[in-house]
Amino acid sequence: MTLLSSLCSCPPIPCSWFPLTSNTNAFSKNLRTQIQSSASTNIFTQKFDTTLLSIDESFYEDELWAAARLRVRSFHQFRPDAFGIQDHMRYLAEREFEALKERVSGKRMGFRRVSCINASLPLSHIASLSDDLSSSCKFSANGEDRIVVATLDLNQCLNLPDEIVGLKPEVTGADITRAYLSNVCVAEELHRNGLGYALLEVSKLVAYDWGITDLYVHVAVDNEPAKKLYIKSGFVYESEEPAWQARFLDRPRRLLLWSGL
Ligand SMILES: CC(=O)SCCNC(=O)CCNC(=O)[C@H](O)C(C)(C)COP(=O)(O)OP(=O)(O)OC[C@H]1O[C@@H](n2cnc3c(N)ncnc32)[C@H](O)[C@@H]1OP(=O)(O)O
Repeated sequence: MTLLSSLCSCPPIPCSWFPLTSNTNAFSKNLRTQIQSSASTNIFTQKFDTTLLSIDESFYEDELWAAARLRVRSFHQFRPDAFGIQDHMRYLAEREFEALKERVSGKRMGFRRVSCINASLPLSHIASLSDDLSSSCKFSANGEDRIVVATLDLNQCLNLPDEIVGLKPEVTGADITRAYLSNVCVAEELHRNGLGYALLEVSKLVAYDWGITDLYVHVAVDNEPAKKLYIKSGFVYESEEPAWQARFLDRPRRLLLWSGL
């Protein structure tokens, strides 16, 4: 309901959601229905199209590229007139793409399963909004040009490298029912339209479907928009990075937020 009220002044965004994962059997039969009904009741007027994809097919690499480019756009600040900026952005996107492909294909040590969850819109919905977004985050699916407008990773693992470790649930056996969200971002042109909320909601459904009981997210102490988004989405404070560690890693200090599923 909060979602509906936050969107009253904005046109509904009819997105599609594409969880990309290493294992096409990673999602239960009910998941598609759950995502569709949660989306249509809470946020969007049109039905979602949810596709459960295998990364083995090179076809989907196009969408991972688009997600990688959206992440570079969202997590780095560039001066458009800086020398060599296009080359630098391409280099960062290539690095993110290779790392993302490795994670979702299940090759990364210590990760039980990783899914890249994207929201996308048809190119025709975005073209008039931003040339840069249209050209940098475009991919083709079933003969249609689409734009990745929001993305994140859902990581089923005990901990993420260089990050504070969640304490729940206590690990008693081989089962990992803990997961972390990472690389959460929404295209700047579409901020404050409820896409962040929707992305977290879909991620919770996928995590629940995997049997995750405890979902975590790390957020920089000075990232007010993201902190508010997580807290309004039901995450609560669990712990924080010591100042010395943040200094050592040369980055803003992180908070660790938890949500039970
Ligand atoms: C684990 C990690 O990855 S942490 C990194 C998080 N990502 C980033 O910092 C990347 C850059 N930022 C973004 O991509 C976006 O700003 C996000 C993902 C944080 C939010 O996405 P949006 O689609 O704009 O969020 P959405 O519209 O769903 O808003 C949800 C709530 O977040 C909060 N919020 C979002 N943006 C802002 C803002 N600029 N200022 C204050 N609060 C904000 C609000 O509380 C909002 O709810 P309300 O509108 O009911 O008050």
